[in-house]
Amino acid sequence: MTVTLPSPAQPLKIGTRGSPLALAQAHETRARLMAAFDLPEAAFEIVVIRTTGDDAALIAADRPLKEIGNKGLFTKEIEEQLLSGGIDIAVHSMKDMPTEQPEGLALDCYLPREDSADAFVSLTCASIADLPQGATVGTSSLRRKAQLLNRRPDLNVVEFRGNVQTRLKKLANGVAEATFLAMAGLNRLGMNDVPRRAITPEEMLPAVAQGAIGIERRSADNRTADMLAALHHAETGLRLAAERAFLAALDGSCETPIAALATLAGGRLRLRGEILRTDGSEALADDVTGAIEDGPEIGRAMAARLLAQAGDGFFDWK
Ligand SMILES: NCc1[nH]cc(CCC(=O)O)c1CC(=O)O
Repeated sequence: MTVTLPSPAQPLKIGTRGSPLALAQAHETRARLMAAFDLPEAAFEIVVIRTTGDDAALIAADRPLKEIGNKGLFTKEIEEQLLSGGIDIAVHSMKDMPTEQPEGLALDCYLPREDSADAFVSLTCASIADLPQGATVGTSSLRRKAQLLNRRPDLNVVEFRGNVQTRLKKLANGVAEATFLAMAGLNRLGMNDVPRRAITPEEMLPAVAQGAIGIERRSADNRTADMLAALHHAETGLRLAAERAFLAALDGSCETPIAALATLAGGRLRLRGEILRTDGSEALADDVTGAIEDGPEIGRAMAARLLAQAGDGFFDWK
């Protein structure tokens, strides 16, 4: 090992947002780095960075986030700190990360992926199929809304934001019959008492990269490059490479009704993908299995096939 490891005198600064989930992910990253390099906690400093997205979420709690800003709402200030040296690495939910990297930054270290599934959360119903005719469901995700309306056009989807506690309170108050959260978020926060059921990929495919944590660094910083290389989980990398190539070829983001899931089994990679009209009136899906190292190629080819099938006006989300 030729790198100079961080120490209590010269700690590695880990940047993160301040939400409970973001902090849990930063702590997981620190724990993995401590274990991998046999370092004390004091060799790391967790730096909480407030982003435009956090402010907007407080100020306009009931407006869809997509109306407030576009890509990078939750990452701009963090990436600025990374570039200026205020922090050395940044911990992100890969689901929220654009497919293109800003100049000077690299995002090539992924932790082992948590459960990629969406959770169906309800105090009254066991599943989507179980929801009564015309029931109200709360979600702020365009993807989940489109998928839900595609399966159940009778449902009434309302805007739902806020942390897990806020959403559960809304359910208890009868604002909605059910909502969706990422299983990964619930698991990472240890929220095992939330009434939830993991949605299968057959019911609903998750968002691209859901459940995966990515660690960003300055491209030219060799110390963090070497350290993060030791932490990278190759299998998660292969799966995300396929999903993110699919997303990139569709020119999508976390704010578009696009879903995909890559899995590895028997030495092969299987990619399932779906694109939807925002109102859920049409969904196009594909399912391809190929060589593990061909993930990006499979993702791009799938995107091209679905784009060719989609008629005029399909991409009304743009
Ligand atoms: N867009 C918000 C977001 N980004 C990552 C997660 C959950 C954790 C993950 O998917 O890794 C969530 C919340 C949610 O969808 O419930």
